[in-house]
Amino acid sequence: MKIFSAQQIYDADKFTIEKQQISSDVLMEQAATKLFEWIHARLRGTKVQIQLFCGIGNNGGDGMVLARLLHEHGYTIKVHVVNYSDKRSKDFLLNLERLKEVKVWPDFINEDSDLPEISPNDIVVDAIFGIGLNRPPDGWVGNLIQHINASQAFVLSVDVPSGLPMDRSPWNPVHVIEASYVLSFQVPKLVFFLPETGVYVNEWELLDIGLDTEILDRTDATYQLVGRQEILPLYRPRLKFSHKGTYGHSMIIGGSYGKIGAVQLASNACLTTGSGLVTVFVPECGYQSLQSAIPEVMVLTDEDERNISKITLPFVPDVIGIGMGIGTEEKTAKAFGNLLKEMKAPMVIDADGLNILAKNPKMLKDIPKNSILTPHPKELERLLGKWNDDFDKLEKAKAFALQHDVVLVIKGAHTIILYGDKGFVNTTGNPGMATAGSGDVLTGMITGMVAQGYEPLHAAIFGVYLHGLAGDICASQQGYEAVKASEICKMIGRGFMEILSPPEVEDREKG
Ligand SMILES: NC(=O)C1=CN([C@@H]2O[C@H](COP(=O)(O)OP(=O)(O)OC[C@H]3O[C@@H](n4cnc5c(N)ncnc54)[C@H](OP(=O)(O)O)[C@@H]3O)[C@@H](O)[C@H]2O)[C@@H](O)CC1
Ligand SMILES: Nc1ncnc2c1ncn2[C@@H]1O[C@H](COP(=O)(O)OP(=O)(O)O)[C@@H](O)[C@H]1O
Ligand SMILES: [K+]
Repeated sequence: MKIFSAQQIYDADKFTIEKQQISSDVLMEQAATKLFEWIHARLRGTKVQIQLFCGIGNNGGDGMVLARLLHEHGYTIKVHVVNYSDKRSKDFLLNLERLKEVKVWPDFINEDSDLPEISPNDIVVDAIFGIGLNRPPDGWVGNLIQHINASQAFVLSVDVPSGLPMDRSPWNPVHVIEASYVLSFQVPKLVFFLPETGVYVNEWELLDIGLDTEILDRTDATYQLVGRQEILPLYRPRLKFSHKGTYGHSMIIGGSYGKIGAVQLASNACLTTGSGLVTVFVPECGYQSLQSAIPEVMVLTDEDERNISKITLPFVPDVIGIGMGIGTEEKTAKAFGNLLKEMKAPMVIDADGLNILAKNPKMLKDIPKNSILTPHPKELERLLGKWNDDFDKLEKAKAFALQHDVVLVIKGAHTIILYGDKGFVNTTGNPGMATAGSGDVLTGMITGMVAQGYEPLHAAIFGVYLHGLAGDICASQQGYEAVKASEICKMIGRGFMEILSPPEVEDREKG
């Protein structure tokens, strides 16, 4: 699903109004009706007090329409206009009048007003600012936002949490609504998925407000949200008359004394994801444990007992997953540097493989074509240097991926895969996966997908989605805390089956 910028949303808005020959207040009525229906379906007339805080732009206009519809259906409401500017939008004013016509008179909150009392039992509708926020809210508006956040009431944000800008991190982190739930119009917003801004969103849902499908289809979005719908077409079915050679030979290179488990996890994940053959290359000390832990995996060893020092491969694998537990010893870095120079097979580079690259940036030019890098935030920072905020991070990361012609997988709660000038935001996964070795499993999985012939970008997108899904299945069976990397690996097969079977799983794809 496409993620639109604020400008693209305004353009779609304008296009819809022109093509469908409707006036802008009709679109606002449609949007607010969807809000109303959502609330009404859940409250069914419950006698709870709903306090609506409405700005003076179109987000506030949505709030005005919603207030009227709630009032007409007998709900107990209090409407506050947050009067932060004289420049009231046309449709706000129109709907303020329509609200007065049904005899609801909002109170106006100005700089000098007392803050209204909010009970923890109230429902707050946050319609102060929408996607039009373009500068810091005034201090008093920020105070009101803090007051709402402190109320412990359920806060339902209209379109976006107020105070959250769409293209940067907030000016003041406490002057943003901490929404309990966001009902967002038509398309997801990038801020929902970034660590600095996603924290304000909690849960979100999209409402189809009827923006014209023609413009939705033809708008070229930089970022896409990846759900089951996007994954299914990428799937490459196993062929009846195939053999293990059909599905590629993967090489997993990594490990050091005390960190052989990382290779075990990655190679097991690689096999379980469907790689035809898997060979690992580890320091001598890893031989016994690997041979006994995973009988399906072939083991080659370095001449060094504890660290990788010289990588000699007796065959050319289809893909190499490298870096997990490998350490950053000088001899290891040198061996990795030589491998990069000699090897043409695409690589999936993770963990200390990335740390070695960050310390030796000259090696970057030797990364084979079609390779994939999978940094967590700290490894990414070592590669890119510091960034100002999440948006700056994405710009720097995109430039890096373009410059080195790699697929860059930025791991996190919503892993983002960057390639060329496009980004793909993953929707699966859960905090249970913040556990040792889950990244090693991911590297193995992506390696296994490349081995089977998935294009590198597709291998990364599919692998990340499947990894998160396997983690979600684990969490649904035993809770977040007990999720372990090896268990994620066990659920890869179930993950495939959920992707392929009809979607009772669609719920996992919500915020
Ligand atoms: N297609 C859709 O999705 C539809 C969207 N709709 C709704 O419209 C919403 C967007 O509405 P909007 O453009 O009027 O902007 P909104 O966020 O209400 O802000 C109001 C104005 O405030 C100003 N301003 C900015 N920052 C400020 C600050 N810190 N302190 C003070 N003032 C500040 C700035 O104006 P400026 O002063 O810069 O001229 C800005 O324009 C959207 O989120 C959705 O709810 C639906 O109605 C229908 C279809
Ligand atoms: N809070 C979270 N929500 C969803 N996924 C997460 C979360 N925390 C971590 N993950 C996922 O778990 C993996 C952790 O990778 P990494 O940090 O490299 O772990 P390790 O080095 O222990 O293997 C990544 O794929 C990341 O996306
Ligand atoms: K809002």
